[in-house]
Amino acid sequence: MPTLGQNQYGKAEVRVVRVLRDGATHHVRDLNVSVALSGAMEDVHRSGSNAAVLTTDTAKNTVFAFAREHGIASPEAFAALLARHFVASQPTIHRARIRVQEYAWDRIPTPGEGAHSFVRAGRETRTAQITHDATGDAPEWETLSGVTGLTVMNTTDSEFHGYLRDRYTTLPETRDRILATDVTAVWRHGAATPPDADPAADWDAAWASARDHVLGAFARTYSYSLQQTLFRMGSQVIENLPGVDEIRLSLPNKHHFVVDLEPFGMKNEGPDGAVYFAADRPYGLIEATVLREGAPARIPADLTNL
Ligand SMILES: O=c1[nH]c(=O)c2[nH]c(=O)[nH]c2[nH]1
Repeated sequence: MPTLGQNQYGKAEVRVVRVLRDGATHHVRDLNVSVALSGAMEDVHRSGSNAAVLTTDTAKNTVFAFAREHGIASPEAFAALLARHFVASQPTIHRARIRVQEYAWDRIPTPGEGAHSFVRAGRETRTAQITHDATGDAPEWETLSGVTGLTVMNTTDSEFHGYLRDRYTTLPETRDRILATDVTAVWRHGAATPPDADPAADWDAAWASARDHVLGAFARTYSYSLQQTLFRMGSQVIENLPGVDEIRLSLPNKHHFVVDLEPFGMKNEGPDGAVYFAADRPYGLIEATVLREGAPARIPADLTNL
């Protein structure tokens, strides 16, 4: 008889917006929450008995009810609260993985009027994934934070040369190029304590600090490859955030090619700059994990769904 392998179920992409009113000043948290539950689910797959199943509809309702009742202190703390609830409240549920994407809103300045107008801040998305596992087969808590869609560019201080050559190599060496990428990064917090345990822990500040170090390393590294820049970005986070044990970065190399303007009698490039063609595909894809010495590597190689 076939056996049932890894399985999980839940509600994906629950879009919840929490508005907190502080008089005329409003605060918003805009999340996309995905719940994945696992446990004693043999029967529902084999016999059609739903007795062990907390419905995905209930999972969705719980997200909304928790946002109302507990508020959203941070993506990490909110996800931990949900994960703890699903595992603690249902004997058939042994593991909960909560993924959160947060969309940032900036205030539209309206001096002297109410502070309730916002503009979406770019394409950047904050991410978090909390896994609470009561099976004993995995760490009881795992906390990942991250960012996607963080688009950055250096218009100089990037060279690329000295690489392998074979009969198919045509790439010209460059001593000065544009280096641009859309950063996807996921970092793992080493602490065994869940993010909702300490109300004083500032997860927003920790996230902002990691982001700042990623950006600072990108801007300050004189780069001989995107690989070298990636390692500096990861190292800065590991060196400056003592709670972070591991970070994985996925960096598309958004190629910018100097346009050949010779046919028009123009010299493109010089001390006054140049015109580039921004190619959208194909792109180089540079990915690596940077670890604190001795820390285990737990972040999956493929970050696309995190
Ligand atoms: O920073 C780079 N790393 C590479 O591995 C690579 N390969 C390539 O064609 N261009 C680049 N740039």
